[in-house]
Amino acid sequence: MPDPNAQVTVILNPTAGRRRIGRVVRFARRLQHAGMQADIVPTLHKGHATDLARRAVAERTCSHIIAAGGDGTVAEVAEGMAGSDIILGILPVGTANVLARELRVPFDDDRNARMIASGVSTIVWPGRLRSSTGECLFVQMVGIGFDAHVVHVVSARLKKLVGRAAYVMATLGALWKYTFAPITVSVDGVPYQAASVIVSKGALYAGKYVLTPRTQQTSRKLSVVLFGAAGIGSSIRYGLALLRGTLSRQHDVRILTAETVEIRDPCHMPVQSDGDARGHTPIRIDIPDRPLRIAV
Ligand SMILES: Nc1ncnc2c1ncn2[C@@H]1O[C@H](COP(=O)(O)OP(=O)(O)OP(=O)(O)O)[C@@H](O)[C@H]1O
Repeated sequence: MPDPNAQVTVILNPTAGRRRIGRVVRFARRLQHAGMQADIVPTLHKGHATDLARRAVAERTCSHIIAAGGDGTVAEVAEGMAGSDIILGILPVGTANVLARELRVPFDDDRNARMIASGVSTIVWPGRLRSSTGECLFVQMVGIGFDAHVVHVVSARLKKLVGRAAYVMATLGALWKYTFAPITVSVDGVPYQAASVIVSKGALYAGKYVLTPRTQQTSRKLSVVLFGAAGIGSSIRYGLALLRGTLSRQHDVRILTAETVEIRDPCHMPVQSDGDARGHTPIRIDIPDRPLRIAV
């Protein structure tokens, strides 16, 4: 049963996805119909969702904090909620919304509001990334090399206009321009070589595409996907295999399970987490001390 005094803070990234602010307002009304008091607080700049979530946790007035945005917004809200028992809800109004798909958060807002009001939640372990831009949590994945280069160069304007197609266009451009360099990856202390690397908490990538056969969201583990080959031909082959769900069966793709991943060499490789640029290598990835509670 919903608590009649339940307060919900909805942290809205007004720049996420195609800016469907009306949908967020209707969602807040649905939460109210379901018996919860919902306040919408829009972010004003990058990183603001973390400050807003931290403030909502410190005030201890709400039972849930809802991240209304994509994976980047969920990660920023998670950062501000670190160590709290408040439940994190997701309103998937971003571009790819990979974590919401992974956890099967309803994309039907009515069902989502009722599910949040019912108070159900599950434990999810995020990952922690240290890179040249500092330390942050991630909820889905970190990319080093080719896919991070695409995230660094994708046009924000095009993303607003055409959504995920902007990444396809940026990838096609990057195929000709990106210079591959061999990456040395330390996976729980054991060195491996790869042309590109994705470290993932989830099984999905770029929406609904299967990156690894196994999700690690409810465990304190990371999946480490090592792409062995460099160059245009191999990148196209990996892309097609991702679309077909056969990436893990490629002869030169290796998937490991780990608790820590470090990349020191080479320096200055591009890094992304949850679809946002995060500077460059060297990096260290591990699991923080406390999990999140996410409404599902
Ligand atoms: N008010 C704001 N102005 C500019 N940038 C913002 C603002 N609020 C948040 N951001 C930034 O917007 C970026 C993108 O957000 P988010 O990832 O949620 O949306 P998306 O990229 O559309 O979705 P997805 O990650 O699911 O593809 C994040 O890096 C976040 O820091």
